[in-house]
Formats: sequence, C-alpha cells, structure tokens
Amino acid sequence: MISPLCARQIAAQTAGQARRVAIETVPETGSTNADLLARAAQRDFDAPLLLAAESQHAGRGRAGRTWHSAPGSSLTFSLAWPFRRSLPQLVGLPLAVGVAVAETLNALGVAARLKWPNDVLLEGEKLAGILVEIAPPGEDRVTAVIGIGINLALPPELRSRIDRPAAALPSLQADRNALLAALLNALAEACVEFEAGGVAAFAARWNALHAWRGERVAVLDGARTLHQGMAAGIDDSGRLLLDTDAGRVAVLSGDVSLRRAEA
Ligand SMILES: O=C(O)CCCC[C@@H]1SC[C@@H]2NC(=O)N[C@@H]21
Repeated sequence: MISPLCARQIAAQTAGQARRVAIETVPETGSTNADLLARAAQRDFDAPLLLAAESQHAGRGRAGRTWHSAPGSSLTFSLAWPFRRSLPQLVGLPLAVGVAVAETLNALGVAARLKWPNDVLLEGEKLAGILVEIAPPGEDRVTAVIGIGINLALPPELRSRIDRPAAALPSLQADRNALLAALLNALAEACVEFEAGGVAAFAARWNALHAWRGERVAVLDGARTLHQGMAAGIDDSGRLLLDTDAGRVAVLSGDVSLRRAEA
C-alpha cells in the first residue's frame, strides 16, 4: 500500500531541525519548481519552504528536458531556500544537494552514487534527478529552488517515456513520507553547511560518491564532444577534473557520458 504524501507526518519527522521548514503537499501540479519560483517572485514566503506533489504533469529537467513521473511511483518535490550569498556563490549548490541525496539513500541501504554534476545513479542507471533554479534575487538574499525527482517504481507506461536507462527503488515506495523527511533533514543541513562553506565543504564527500571515478568518459555539449579523458573527481569549485591526453582539464559545464567515450 502506498501512503499518500502528508505534510503533518513529514513535519513530525523533521521537528528536530535547527532551521524550521514549512511543508506543503498537493495532489497534482505542473511542476513544483515552477510553483515555488512563481511564489518566490511574488515574495509569498521568506523562509525555507518544501512543496511535494503526488503527481506532476509538466515536470522540468536539466537543460530544458522533461522530467517524466507517474503518480505514486515517484517522489517529486522542491525545497525553496533563501541564501545570504550572491548568485555566483550558488554555482556549486547542485553538487552539495547531490551529496545530501546520495548520502541519505546510502544510509537507507541503497548504494546510490553520483554522476557529475548531480545525477543520482543506482548500478549505473539514473535513479534521481536534481534541478536547481534561482528566483529573482531580493535585497539581501537569493532564493534557490531545489527540485528533486526520485523514481520509486517504473511502470511500463513511465519506462516507455524515459529515453535513458533508469532505475527505481520499490523498497522505499511504501513510506514516501519517511523518505521525504529523511531527505529534508539532510537537505536542510546541507543548505546551512553550503551557506557557510560553499561547494568546497562538499568536495571530499562528492568524490567519495563519484560513480565514474577512474573511468574514461566524454563530456558533451549536445551532439558535440568537448573533452575525453579519465574522470578524476571534482575540485573545490565543483569543476569536473578530467585527465586528457593533453593534461588535466577542469570542466565547468556539459553532459558526461561513458558510452560516448572512445577507447
Ligand atoms: O535530472 C534532471 O534533469 C532534473 C530532474 C528534476 C526533477 C524534479 S521533480 C520535482 C521538481 N519539479 C520539477 O519540475 N523538476 C524537479
């Protein structure tokens, strides 16, 4: 039996948090990221706010992609967090979020690993995606909307819409409120730590979770290959380090592929 998302249950399991987070759940929406960005633009809240949806019909992914999910078989939520940091200082936030998600899953016995910059993989297949979007900056703070989608089951109609190998976590489907509470605790801690220390504070933990460390990978911009080399982890700015034939390069953006790397 799949439990419905319930704000009260999630709040009860996150009550010990130093930073209070308001929690809302809705049966359906287009995109929890879009909803929180719109509300942030209207100054609808000024403290951390979590919005979780049973179902999204216009889920957004990175690089303009669509995030497909199915009611009850995915966990889809966004956390809006106001940071007292400048916009450029938030560049590495998605990596810190990836660490928080993967460590939470590891603590629940799931061997999740990270693909740069912030896909969460299980045995090489995508289990969860992270999309961080920034609301129009206020006077003294910048609000990041941290959107996370986790596959808990992959019914055939969902699998047929996803164009890449995907994984799911049926063992965690039964109590999505407990999973969401554990994630929220870890994310709130990560946001506080990120505000103090930036992405450098997460580099060693990210590297310990790196799925493709030591593997030959290609970094792509659409169909174009930008670099090829051995993935060596991230540096203190969150850049992917690649050992190429021409020496070490630090990559700022792109999609990483194992399949497209030439031997
Ligand atoms: O891997 C990606 O491309 C990122 C996917 C992020 C999906 C989540 S689901 C909750 C939140 N709302 C959205 O519209 N997108 C994010």
